[in-house]
Amino acid sequence: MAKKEIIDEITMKRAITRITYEIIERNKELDKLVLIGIKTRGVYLAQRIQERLTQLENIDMPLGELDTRPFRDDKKATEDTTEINVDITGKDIVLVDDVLYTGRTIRAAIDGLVERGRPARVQLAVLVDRGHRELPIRADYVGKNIPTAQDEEIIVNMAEIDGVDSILIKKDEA
Ligand SMILES: O=P(O)(O)OC[C@H]1O[C@H](OP(=O)(O)OP(=O)(O)O)[C@H](O)[C@@H]1O
Ligand SMILES: O=c1cc[nH]c(=O)[nH]1
Repeated sequence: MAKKEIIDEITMKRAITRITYEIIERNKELDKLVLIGIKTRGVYLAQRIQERLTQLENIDMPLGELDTRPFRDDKKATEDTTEINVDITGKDIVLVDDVLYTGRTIRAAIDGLVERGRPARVQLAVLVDRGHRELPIRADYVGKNIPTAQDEEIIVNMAEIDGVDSILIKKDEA
């Protein structure tokens, strides 16, 4: 399997900035918003969106970390490392993840959220939408639409955990 970089650091930064602008434009009550990053890389993305929001709008948006593993239909985990220190009832949630593929992680994330409160609204921001949905789920904010084949893989690297910002596609060599 060959790996090829399809998005570099600068393009990734621009995509995150654009998502942040779109969140500002589409939400009139920014003080009702809570960012919830899906572990692992969704949390770093949410932190970057939070930083841009501070730079652009001078607001400090609450941020939580959601562990979706206990709510997955395939791999059940008993450990739950979720950290949400804000009451989400009545709030507008922006779920943040790196890759949207089948949609099963987001379904689990919604389960994890409603177990903790009753949000007024839930939106979804993803860095990459690679298609192949298995559930009726779509993202409100998409950094990049990257059409893929089923047997390919999208690898998102983030400096905080991977030492570099990049998006790669892993595919069979022809
Ligand atoms: O739409 P889906 O089919 O659910 O796929 C998307 C999820 O897959 C990846 O997580 P993965 O389970 O690979 O774990 P990781 O984040 O620890 O790599 C990615 O971070 C998304 O959360
Ligand atoms: O290609 C994929 C599919 C799911 N999650 C990823 O991170 N990459």
